[in-house]
Amino acid sequence: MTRLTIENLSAGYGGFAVLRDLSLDVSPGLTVIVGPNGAGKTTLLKAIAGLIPRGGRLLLDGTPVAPDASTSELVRRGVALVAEGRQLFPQMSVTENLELGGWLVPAAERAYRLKQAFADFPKLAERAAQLAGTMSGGEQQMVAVARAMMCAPTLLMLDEPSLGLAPRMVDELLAIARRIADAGTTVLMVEQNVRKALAVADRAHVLERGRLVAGGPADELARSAVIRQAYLGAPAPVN
Ligand SMILES: Nc1ncnc2c1ncn2[C@@H]1O[C@H](COP(=O)(O)OP(=O)(O)OP(=O)(O)O)[C@@H](O)[C@H]1O
Repeated sequence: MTRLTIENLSAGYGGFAVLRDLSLDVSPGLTVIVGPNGAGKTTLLKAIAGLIPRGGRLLLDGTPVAPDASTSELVRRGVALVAEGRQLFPQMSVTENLELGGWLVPAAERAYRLKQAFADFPKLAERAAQLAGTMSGGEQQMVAVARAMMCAPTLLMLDEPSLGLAPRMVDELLAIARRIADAGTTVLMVEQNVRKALAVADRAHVLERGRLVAGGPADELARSAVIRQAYLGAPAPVN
């Protein structure tokens, strides 16, 4: 039940600052970040995962993460990211892709986790030998999530898991995120599908132009006028 504390985070690309002075407490459970295109949602996840340089402080369960911690150090500390675009190895089987997710753990432990992954994702067990590149978008996203779970993360970050998927697969992927959170891994998810994301999340935050502009229990946000107008297509109230 890991808690991530983000204090005064800044991050960007070269001299271009995307996030400035962002502070956020990510509690156990399922937290979703929503916001318009270009707001900095992906940048936030990348900065936490150590994929781009960052300023400010990150603490996992109160213990600071070194400012220059590499991605593999973060993986060792239990942080995993499923990036947008899945980044599977298309010419490798489902099993091989999953095994690569467990690269940090000894072989015996890896075999155990693979068994566990197939128990958690029965659909993938049926397709263990299939080449990842021949699967549907939703199935590939499932492989990407299962692969991230092979490192037994305590904090799982998902960047737009439902991107480009058919509605039924969106529901399935969001249900998987919910299940993972319920099983004790803290989940931080960026999602464009605001209505469905708010329906499964515990908490939600709105990121606009690099700043958090609203946040709270997901069901409360789903009812708020700001969210309903900006993200859920509700008509603006008549004055
Ligand atoms: N590799 C990069 N180099 C330079 N600028 C970048 C890079 N990646 C993103 N940006 C810029 O950083 C800003 C934030 O982008 P980011 O991808 O974090 O937004 P986002 O909220 O995830 O949006 P989307 O929903 O479109 O993915 C944008 O202005 C984008 O153009």
